[in-house]
Amino acid sequence: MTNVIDVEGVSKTFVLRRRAGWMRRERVDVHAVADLSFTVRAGEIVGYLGPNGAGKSTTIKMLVGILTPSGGRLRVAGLDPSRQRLRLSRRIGVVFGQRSQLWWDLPLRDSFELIRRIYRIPALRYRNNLKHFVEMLALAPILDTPVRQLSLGQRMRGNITAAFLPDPEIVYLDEPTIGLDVVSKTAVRAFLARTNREAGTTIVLTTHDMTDVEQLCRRVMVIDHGRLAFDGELETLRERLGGTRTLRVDLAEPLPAMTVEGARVVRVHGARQWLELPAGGSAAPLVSEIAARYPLVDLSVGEPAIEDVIARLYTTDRLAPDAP
Ligand SMILES: Nc1ncnc2c1ncn2[C@@H]1O[C@H](COP(=O)(O)OP(=O)(O)OP(=O)(O)O)[C@@H](O)[C@H]1O
Repeated sequence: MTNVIDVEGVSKTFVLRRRAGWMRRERVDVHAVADLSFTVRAGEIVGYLGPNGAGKSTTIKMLVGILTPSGGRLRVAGLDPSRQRLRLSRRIGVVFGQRSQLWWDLPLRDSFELIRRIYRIPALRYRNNLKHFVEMLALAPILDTPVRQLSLGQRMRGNITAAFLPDPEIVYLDEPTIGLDVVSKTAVRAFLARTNREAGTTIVLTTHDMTDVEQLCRRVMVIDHGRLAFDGELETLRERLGGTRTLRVDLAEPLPAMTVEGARVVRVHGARQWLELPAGGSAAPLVSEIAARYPLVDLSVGEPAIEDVIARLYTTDRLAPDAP
């Protein structure tokens, strides 16, 4: 598959002038993004994660063409975003917090109609897309409501529809589920997964919601202090940083703590015992050993929560030495 995003040694430095005493100002360089390199292939969904101020928005703004990099090379859909921003804008969709493509005073339906004209979406395609999106995002009851009267979740669903209506090749979404109720969150995630699968839309998602990440992104990139701290499969991240997994074992009768290789019992309650084992690698040998030596009735393996994994990544630099 071809790369739709190509980022090579890109940096962005903001120069600030700060007052330093009476009549004097000093120059402060903020390295928002430093020597960033990655590629995204057509049809991928990538989670772009990082703590506040890590450089996520700055990266996306450069990919969209709103900001010009201070150094490095950037290609999106074969174009140079800051130089060919207008041409690029026809091929990408953006769902970004404050920026909305919807007209505040118009009903949703009219905003969509205007987008159809601006993007010159062929009538049949527009009708099909709209029908599909209205269904998946449950927009029917609010199509005739002015945007200003919509709730946060309704407006987000409207924004997402607006971004996807022209069938863009790439869509950037910034916190698409923040502040939404459970029903809206589920609808938004299902919509993104399905559109990616069926239309092959490339999706770059920044979010602090780990359920978004777990349900949508096989690949995650983690940025910290403007640098890529991790780029790979979510599972790899979990294995490297996950610490421990828990194995819950139900035996036929209460027994003293089991002794098995590669794990240790951390709790015993009646016939149930909990073992802790390293997150990476297979639990199969351990399970066979238990089954062979103890009256095993049932067991379940608990994976480390991805929240914990990412939190550890932000608070330690354990990945730094062998980050790609
Ligand atoms: N226009 C600007 N002028 C000066 N500094 C800026 C500007 N925009 C961003 N920065 C700084 O660059 C760094 C990266 O900011 P950025 O907004 O990209 O982070 P972020 O990862 O998107 O954070 P958040 O999760 O809070 O949205 C921060 O230190 C921020 O203060």
